Amino acid sequence: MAKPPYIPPQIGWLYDLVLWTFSVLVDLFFREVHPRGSWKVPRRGPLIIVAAPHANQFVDSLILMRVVRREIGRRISWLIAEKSFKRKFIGLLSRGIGAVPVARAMDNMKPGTGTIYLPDPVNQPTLIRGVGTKFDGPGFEPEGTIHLPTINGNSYSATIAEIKGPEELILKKPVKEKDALCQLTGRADITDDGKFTGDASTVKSDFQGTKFKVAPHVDQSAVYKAVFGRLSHGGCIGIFPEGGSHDRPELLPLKAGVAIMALGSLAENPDSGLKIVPCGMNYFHAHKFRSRAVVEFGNPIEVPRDLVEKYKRGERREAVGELLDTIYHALLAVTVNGPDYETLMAVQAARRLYNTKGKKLPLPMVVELNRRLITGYAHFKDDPRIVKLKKSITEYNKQLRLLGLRDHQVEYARFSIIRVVSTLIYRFIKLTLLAIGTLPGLVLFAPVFVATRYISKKKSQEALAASTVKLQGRDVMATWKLLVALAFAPALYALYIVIFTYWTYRNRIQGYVPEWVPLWAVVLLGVVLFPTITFAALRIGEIGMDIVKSLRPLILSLNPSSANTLVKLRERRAELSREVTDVINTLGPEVFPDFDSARIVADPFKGYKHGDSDKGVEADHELRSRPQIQKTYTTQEPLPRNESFHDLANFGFFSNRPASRSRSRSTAGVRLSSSGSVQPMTEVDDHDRLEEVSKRIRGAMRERGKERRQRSEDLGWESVSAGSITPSEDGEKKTR
Ligand SMILES: CCCCCCCCCCCCCCCC(=O)SCCNC(=O)CCNC(=O)[C@H](O)C(C)(C)COP(=O)(O)OP(=O)(O)OC[C@H]1O[C@@H](n2cnc3c(N)ncnc32)[C@H](O)[C@@H]1OP(=O)(O)O
Ligand SMILES: O=P(O)(O)OC[C@H](O)CO
Repeated sequence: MAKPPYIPPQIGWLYDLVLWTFSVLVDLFFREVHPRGSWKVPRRGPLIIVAAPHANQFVDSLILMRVVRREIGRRISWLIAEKSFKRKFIGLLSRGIGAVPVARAMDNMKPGTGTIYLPDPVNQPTLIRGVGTKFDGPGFEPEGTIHLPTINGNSYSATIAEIKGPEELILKKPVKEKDALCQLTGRADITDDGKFTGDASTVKSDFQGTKFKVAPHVDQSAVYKAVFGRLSHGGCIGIFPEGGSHDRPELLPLKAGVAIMALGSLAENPDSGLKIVPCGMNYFHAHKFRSRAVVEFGNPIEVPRDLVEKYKRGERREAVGELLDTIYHALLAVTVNGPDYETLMAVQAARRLYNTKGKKLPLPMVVELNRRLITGYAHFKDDPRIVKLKKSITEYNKQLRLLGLRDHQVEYARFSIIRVVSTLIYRFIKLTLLAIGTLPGLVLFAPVFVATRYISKKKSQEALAASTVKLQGRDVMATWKLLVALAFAPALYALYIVIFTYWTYRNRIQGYVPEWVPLWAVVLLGVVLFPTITFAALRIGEIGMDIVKSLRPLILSLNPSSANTLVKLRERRAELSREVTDVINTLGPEVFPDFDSARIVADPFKGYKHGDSDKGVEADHELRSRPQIQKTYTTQEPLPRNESFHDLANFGFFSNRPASRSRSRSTAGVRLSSSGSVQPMTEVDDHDRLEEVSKRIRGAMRERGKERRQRSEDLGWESVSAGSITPSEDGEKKTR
């Protein structure tokens, strides 16, 4: 058995050095990383942060390290796959931040000889038979793992309980999953919940069994010991409980480690005050350069004492299972999980269609609205109205895709020909000017772009081939883009500086550089100039790209036949919008008791108007000042201390959870201090204070609105009634 790797201690300054060095990557790669709810994370005491979905291999941990260090002042001890820990560069960084390596069965899988099948799935669902297998040979042992090939995107693993002979073994748990049963019996007459519709006492007559992989048992005791040690010193453990990165639209089943760590630690030290904080990593195109993310923290979970007692009594499976279930549900509350990609897209579209007045939604609100819609969808997915609506939305999405349009661009169909032509001319001029500004930086950086694209694609294919859970391998792309840029860009820019200096040395850049300028100053100039040009190009290019994306629908509107298609599409959109709003208003209150009071977006067909953000806040305030609504407002979560003013609109009516009984009244409201910081209120029914808070919010929002409009104008965004810069479904800014 291979020796487990050394578990490095966490050294504060080294951790900060690594984080500080790599933080710049987060700023460059993402347009925005928005923390939400970090005020909920305890600043002291033993803590486990459970983060999911793990959609961005090493970038996830970097983002979270940064958010947690900045907002809460804590450092995280990550659980990292031993395979990654053994990699040169990542291993070096992991040691630097004191990560704890864990061996994963999935990284040690080897193909087994022969094939396996389940001879009697109903009466002996744990008995596995082999054909030409050597279960008594190397690699097979009790507690080892048997893994079946991935089918329909699903993978199945089972733990071995006992080896009976070269061709017979017993699993710990009965096989119940449909896909696994199909593979192990060759039968297709199996329902989704694993029941055979025909005679289940036999496998298919000519069935040869399925291929499989096997991995030996991993002894994790050193890992648990290290984790307990850090927790007992009040440390913070970070874990991606899905057990690996993936690019699926839904959470993977959680691994038991997080529950074992919490229960084991509390069994040793019941009064340590250990908390588990769920953290949702919500990306808008995780793998794309300049995309956005919302890192959302949920309420801390305290492990009930009776669960710890249960664990201590030896009822470990039950205790672990119960806690895992709680953690899973806590994660669902901070993440957006769709059953599949198509549903996710349909839900995103429904959100846009519901927000027809174009109110600018802050990013966390977009995430919240998506989450609510998915919850609603899961509840009513078999309702004929929802089935019909989903079909219509999917068709509408398809039509958009065929035309190469975004949903918000359908509005162009309203423009008169004069407006289309003048907008086009204006944007072309603007684009030309921006292109001139971007070009030098773009040319300088182009080799890095090409290399990152090529290598990240290649790496994602490799990761996909080695994985049983990845769909396209997109979860490794951002990591590789960053790693390649990290290695390549400095080398390339050093080369530029050498050329620049040599050119000066040879002929003073065709005589443009005066003789009195020393060569060292030229080197220094290069060091500052080239990265600055590139960075400027990046920022200007971002605006330019938004304009480029806006051109297609304008050009389409010039062609009479496409213009007609656009007009029809716009009518279709309006119709769909009405249908979506209708269905949401009818079914919403059934799932969300606070539906009306917690209205995130004013109903466009019901007279609440959110013309601009200021009005929006006033309307929201009006809603809140009604008695029934005030109740919701005062009993919702307190206003997060760490959220910026444009997110103030998201409290009270933004919360998706009904008032918690267990939450103390003292934290049920918020108070704005004179310095503008937000603190929990002690008296929830204090109307005056609420009024004061509302006034301040309105004032702050007005100021921010002005500021934002000014900034938009400075950046050259055109002003559209509801704010020209609005996050689209993918969180990208869009030009209307
Ligand atoms: C540009 C880039 C810049 C980068 C700059 C930053 C660079 C710096 C990098 C830092 C990077 C950090 C971030 C890395 C992120 C990862 O590397 S993610 C991958 C590694 N992490 C993980 O896997 C964590 C999640 N996994 C777990 O928690 C796993 O449980 C463990 C702890 C690894 C153990 O796994 P395992 O040995 O396979 O055991 P497992 O099957 O989970 O079962 C454990 C026990 O629970 C029981 N059990 C299982 N399921 C259940 C259940 N549902 N109910 C009850 N009991 C259960 C089992 O029966 C078993 O019982 P025993 O047989 O032991 O009695
Ligand atoms: O092999 P992956 O893609 O699950 O990545 C594991 C890494 O340690 C980061 O999660």
